[in-house]
Amino acid sequence: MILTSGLQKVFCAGLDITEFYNPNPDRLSKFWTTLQDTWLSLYTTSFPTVSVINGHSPAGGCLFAMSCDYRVMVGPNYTIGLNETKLGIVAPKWFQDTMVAVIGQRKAEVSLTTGKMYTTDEALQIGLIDESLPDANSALKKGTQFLNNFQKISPWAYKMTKDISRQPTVQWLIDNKQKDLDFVIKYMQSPTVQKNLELYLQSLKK
Ligand SMILES: CCCCCCCCCCCC/C=C/CC(=O)SCCNC(=O)CCNC(=O)[C@H](O)C(C)(C)COP(=O)(O)OP(=O)(O)OC[C@H]1O[C@@H](n2cnc3c(N)ncnc32)[C@H](O)[C@@H]1OP(=O)(O)O
Repeated sequence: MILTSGLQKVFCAGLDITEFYNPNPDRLSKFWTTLQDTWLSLYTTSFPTVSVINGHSPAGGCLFAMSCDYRVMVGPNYTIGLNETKLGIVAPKWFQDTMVAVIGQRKAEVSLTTGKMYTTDEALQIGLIDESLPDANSALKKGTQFLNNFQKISPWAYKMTKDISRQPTVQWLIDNKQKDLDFVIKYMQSPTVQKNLELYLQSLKK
C-alpha cells in the first residue's frame, strides 16, 4: 500500500488545527478517537506500506509517513517533522515513540523539543526518510520497487516481525486510549494553549 498526495506541494498538512481551536469537547473527543483508531490500523496493518512524500509533511503528516514501513521523499524543497512545540502544543507519547522508533531517542528528543522541520536532505541524513528522489514519478517507482521485495516474503513472517517490533508503542496506546484522550481534551481547553493556536493560525493566513 502506498500513501501519497494528489496535491502539488503538500503531502499532508497535519491535523486540522481548527479542530483544536475553541473546541467542542464532544466533537474533539470523536476527532481524537478516530485519529487513535486510524493510526492503530495503519501502524499494525498486515500490508507492507510506503509513504511517497511528495510535498510538505508537518506534524500529523510526519506521523503518518513515519507509520509506514518505508519513506521515499521528493527533494530538495519540501520539509518534514513533528513541529508541535512550534504551535505551543505537545506531541503525545505515541507520536514521540513512533519517532524514536524511526530515528532513535537522542535525535527524536532534539527534533521534538525544537519542533524542527527538516529539509529532504536533512531528513535523509538523520534517517527520518529512507530515500530522496528528484521528482514524484521516480519516487513512486522507488516506492513500488520497495513493495516488490515482499513478493518473496511470507505475509505471516512479515506481519509477525512488524508486530514484535511495533508492539510496545501499539500496546501503550491500546492500554491508555482514554488517558491519552483526557490529556488532549484537558490541555486543549487551557487558555495558554488556545492563545498559542490562535497566533499560529493567524501566522498561516496569507
Ligand atoms: C502548557 C501545556 C501544553 C500541553 C498541550 C497538550 C496538547 C495536547 C496534545 C495535542 C496534540 C495535537 C497534535 C497535533 C498534530 C498536528 O498535526 S497539528 C498541525 C500542524 N500542521 C502545521 O503546522 C501545518 C501548517 N501549515 C503549513 O505549514 C502550510 O500550510 C503548508 C507548508 C502545509 C503548505 O503551505 P501552502 O501551500 O503555502 O498552504 P497555505 O496556503 O499556507 O495553506 C492554505 C490554507 O490552509 C490553512 N492551513 C494549513 N495547514 C493547516 C492545518 N494543519 N490546519 C488548519 N488549517 C491549515 C492555512 O491557514 C490556509 O488557510 P487560508 O486559505 O489562508 O484560510
